[in-house]
Amino acid sequence: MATSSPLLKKSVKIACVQLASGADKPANLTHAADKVREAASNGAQIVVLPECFNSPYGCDFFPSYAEPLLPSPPSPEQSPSFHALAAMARDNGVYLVGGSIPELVAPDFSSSPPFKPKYCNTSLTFSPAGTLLATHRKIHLFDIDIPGKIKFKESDVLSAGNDLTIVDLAEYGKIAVAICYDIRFPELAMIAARRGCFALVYPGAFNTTTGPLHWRLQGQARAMDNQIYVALCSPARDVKAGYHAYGHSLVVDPMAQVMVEAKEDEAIVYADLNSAKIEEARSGIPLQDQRRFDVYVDVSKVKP
Ligand SMILES: NC(=O)CCC(=O)C(=O)O
Repeated sequence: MATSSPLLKKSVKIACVQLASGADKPANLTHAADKVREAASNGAQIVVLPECFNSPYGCDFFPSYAEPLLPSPPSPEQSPSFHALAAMARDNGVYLVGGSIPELVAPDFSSSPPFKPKYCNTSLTFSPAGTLLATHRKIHLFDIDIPGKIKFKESDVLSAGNDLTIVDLAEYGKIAVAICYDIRFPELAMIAARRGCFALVYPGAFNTTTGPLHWRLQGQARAMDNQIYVALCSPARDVKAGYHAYGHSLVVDPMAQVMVEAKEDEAIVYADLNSAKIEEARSGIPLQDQRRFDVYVDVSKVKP
């Protein structure tokens, strides 16, 4: 087997901040900043926040909490969350996967009127210098209907993103960022892994119906199939909110073992990621040398 450079160039500590957020956006931003500081002071070099960390999660809330993000940089008045996240990364010298926030997308003025505002569920990743490294717009919108349990239709309000997001964390290597329901589509994970990512990072907000069934399983499945790390970061559960997030933020290793998992309350979970674990998984079970692209398509080659 040809030797190749490691996917993870040096060991790194990741922290998932299972944040308790409420309706007050400035308070949510301040609280997130406190928790990112806490994670960094405990040695985390990559910090992850949950989906919709600056607002309650729900279709009724997306438009009123939305901020314009692109073309960047927006002004602090237009996009307080963008600037708060940049400062959290810079002040603590960490890579920050800034959960997600509702984004107000500028209308396409080249189309015909009326120009309707468009909203996306968008994740921003910042470097330790506070520079924006990547923007991921949730590709698969959360539209489900389980009678008597949960009905949710993000597509009533949100538009989907169209791009896979791979972020180069210079000294460590590459990660993929996707949001919550995106995890149910293994193609994304497969493509990212085959393009050299050492971890898949999903800010998410599963619910109390599908969470107990699928949250951990999805994390383990993506890790097992791709033999890399997976981190899932949820909001803390708030039983007074309209949407009850499952919680249980976790990190899974390349052999699909759960390294650490929160309960439902606010918490920060930490995991040390190293290259040896990826190599051990891949040399013991060498899937990468056994794929049969003469029988089926290599999805990582399909779209640039
Ligand atoms: N916010 C989401 O995308 C929720 C996804 C979810 O709960 C699921 O079951 O999938």
